[in-house]
Amino acid sequence: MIEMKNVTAFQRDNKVFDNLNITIEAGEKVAILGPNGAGKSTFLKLITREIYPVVKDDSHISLFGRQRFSLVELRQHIGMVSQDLQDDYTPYTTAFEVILSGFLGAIGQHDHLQATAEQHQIAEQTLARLGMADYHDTMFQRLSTGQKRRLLVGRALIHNPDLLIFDEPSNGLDIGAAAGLLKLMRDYCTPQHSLLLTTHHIDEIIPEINRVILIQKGRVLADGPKQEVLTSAILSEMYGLPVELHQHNGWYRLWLE
Ligand SMILES: Nc1ncnc2c1ncn2[C@@H]1O[C@H](COP(=O)(O)OP(=O)(O)OP(=O)(O)O)[C@@H](O)[C@H]1O
Repeated sequence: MIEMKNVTAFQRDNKVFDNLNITIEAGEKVAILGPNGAGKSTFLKLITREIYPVVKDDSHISLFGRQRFSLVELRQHIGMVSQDLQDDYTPYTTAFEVILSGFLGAIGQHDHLQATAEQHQIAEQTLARLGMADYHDTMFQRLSTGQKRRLLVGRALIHNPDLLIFDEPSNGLDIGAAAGLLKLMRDYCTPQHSLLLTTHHIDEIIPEINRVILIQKGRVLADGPKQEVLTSAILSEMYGLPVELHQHNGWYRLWLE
C-alpha cells in the first residue's frame, strides 16, 4: 500500500531522510515512534504529498499501487488527524463544515467543491454520532481542543478511507478525551483498514497495532512485530536514557528507571 524506496527528503535545507526504505502493506496497523525531530511528521507528509522526495533514478514512493495521483484522488484513500491540519482551519469554519470537508479533501468549504445532499446528510449524522449536534454552527475557534480533535476524527473517517493517519492525536487532550479517541481508533481497525499512528505516548499503541517502526535521526532504528521492537533495551537506546517497559493486556507503559 505504501512503498518508499531509497527516499531522500528535505524540510527546507534540512536533509531529513537519506535513502529511506519502508513498505507498509494494506491492512497493517503500524505505530511510528521516535524522539523529537526524528522525522515522523516528515514521513507522513511524504505520504500526503505535502513534501516531495528528491527525484532520483533508483527512488520512488508508491501509494495504493500507484506512483502518480491527484491530491483529490489521494485524499479519497486517506483520513488524516494532525495538529497541522487543526491549525489550518480558519477560526470561523463551523463544526459542520469541518466534518463535511472530509468528503471534499479540503479544509473548510470551497466554492469549487460542492458536497451532495447525501454527503450533507451523512455529515449531520456523523456530527450527532460524535455527540456534537448542538455545536453544528459553532465556529472552530470557540471549541475546546478535545472537541476540535473529535471533529477532525469525524472528518477523517467520514469517507471510509483505506488508510487512517493519526499524527500525535492525543496531544493536549485530557484523559477522558484521549480514551474516547483511542476507542474511535480501535473501532476503525477492521482487517481491510490500515492505520498509521505517530506518537510519543507508548500507552496510545492500541492492542490492534501489531507493527512498530522506530525512527531516530531520519534512520530506521528498528522495524518489526510490536513484541520484538518494544523492549526496554531498544527504547532506552532510542531515547538515550534508561527506561523500563511494562506490558499489560496488550497495552504498554514506559517508566524512567
Ligand atoms: N518547516 C521546517 N523547516 C525546516 N526544517 C524543518 C521543518 N519542519 C521540520 N524540520 C526539521 O526536519 C526534521 C524532522 O522533523 P519532523 O517534524 O519530521 O520530526 P518529528 O519526528 O515529527 O518530530 P516531533 O516529534 O518533534 O514532532 C527536524 O530536524 C526538524 O527540525
